[in-house]
Amino acid sequence: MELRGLHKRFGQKVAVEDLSLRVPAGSFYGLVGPNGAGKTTTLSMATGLLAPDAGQALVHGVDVWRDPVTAKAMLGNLADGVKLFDRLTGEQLVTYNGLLFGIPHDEIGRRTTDLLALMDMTDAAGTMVVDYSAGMTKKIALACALVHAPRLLVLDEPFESVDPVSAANIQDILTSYVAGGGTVIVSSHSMDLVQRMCDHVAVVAAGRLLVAGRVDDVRAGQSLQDRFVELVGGRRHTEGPEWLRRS
Ligand SMILES: Nc1ncnc2c1ncn2[C@@H]1O[C@H](COP(=O)(O)OP(=O)(O)OP(=O)(O)O)[C@@H](O)[C@H]1O
Repeated sequence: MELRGLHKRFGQKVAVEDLSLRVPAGSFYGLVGPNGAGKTTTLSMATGLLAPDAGQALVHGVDVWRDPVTAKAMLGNLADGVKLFDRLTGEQLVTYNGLLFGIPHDEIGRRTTDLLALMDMTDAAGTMVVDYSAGMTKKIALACALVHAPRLLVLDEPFESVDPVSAANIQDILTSYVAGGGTVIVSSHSMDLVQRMCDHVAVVAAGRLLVAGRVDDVRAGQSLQDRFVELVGGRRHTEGPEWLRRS
């Protein structure tokens, strides 16, 4: 995936400013940044969910905004805060997503069964998504993103609210997906996870790209956590207000 000069403004607020990034095919790419840095806005523009004010997003050379049907066929997207059709059961929702991509019905059935098992969701297959917990909702959305076997996965905070066992299983799935030639872009607040899982990382703050490259080059001998704090600043080393320490 290549992002060229992406720009987005909400009223007076510049959420993303002239952001360019090249994600090599076959890489496991982390996108990190403080709250409000512009990660979700960037990924939404990159995946065809939010129109950029300027710039381009290309998936394997196809412009996401000029040729969305071709680009989206190659793209699996787990977006943050997008409403699902939650009156469907988990099984129906994954099936529906498979149908949207024109996969034959028998094949969708097989893939849905596999994905529900991978997500440890087989027992909840017949439950409506509206009745799922936050973590279960995240996992079924991830299953929907995978059902058409995309070449590129864009995952906004995929591990948020997900239990540790499911998170480890999802990490294994993503690692073998990359080993098989797929590309993953994942936004996360967990530096530890990004350092362990990703081979590349980009750090954004206040809508701008601060640094991008191989994880080992970016962290330059430090932990990614320490390097991140050094890059974005804002660490206060404070004991908090006096009234709170006395309570
Ligand atoms: N629809 C919107 N309308 C107005 N402002 C918005 C909108 N979406 C995002 N913003 C603003 O754009 C900036 C970037 O937000 P964004 O959600 O992309 O950040 P983020 O890096 O994903 O944050 P977090 O880590 O907290 O999820 C923030 O200042 C946010 O308030």
